[in-house]
Amino acid sequence: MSRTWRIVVGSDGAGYDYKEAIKADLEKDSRVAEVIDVGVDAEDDTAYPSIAIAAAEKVRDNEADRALLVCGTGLGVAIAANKVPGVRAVTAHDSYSVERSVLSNNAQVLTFGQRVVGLELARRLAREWLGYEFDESSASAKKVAVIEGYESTGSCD
Ligand SMILES: O=C(CO)[C@H](O)COP(=O)(O)O
Repeated sequence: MSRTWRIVVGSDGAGYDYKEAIKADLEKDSRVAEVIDVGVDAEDDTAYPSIAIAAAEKVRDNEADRALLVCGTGLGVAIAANKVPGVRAVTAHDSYSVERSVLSNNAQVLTFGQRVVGLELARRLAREWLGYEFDESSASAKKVAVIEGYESTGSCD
């Protein structure tokens, strides 16, 4: 059996509808062991940085394997999530980038822009995303290690 994922989902108000739709898909997917929703709720106007950082902290703390975040563009939630040490977040609205975000970059966080990408494409991309797993023995691992090294030492050497 392929591995299963614990996934945290989150959005601001501008990404709420997609977050709810993708959350429902994830909850039905046999590759998903757990879905943790960090908000927002329907009437909640919490801004995107707080939600994205709360989600990324769950990845950092190993309470979740991955996060899927949605805002208007996908950009703000990615920027905010990337501020949490150890977290690599990308905005990707095409199939190839979603694949490479995992296989090249070992990104744990995928973000979508509800105002940018169609819902059915976003749902398809989320399904595809679950099928990828980073290979620690791949050539890409050394490159990701440079990022991690810079984060911990402040140097690329
Ligand atoms: O897309 C967003 C941030 O990247 C967010 O949903 C809207 O932010 P705003 O343009 O600052 O309202």
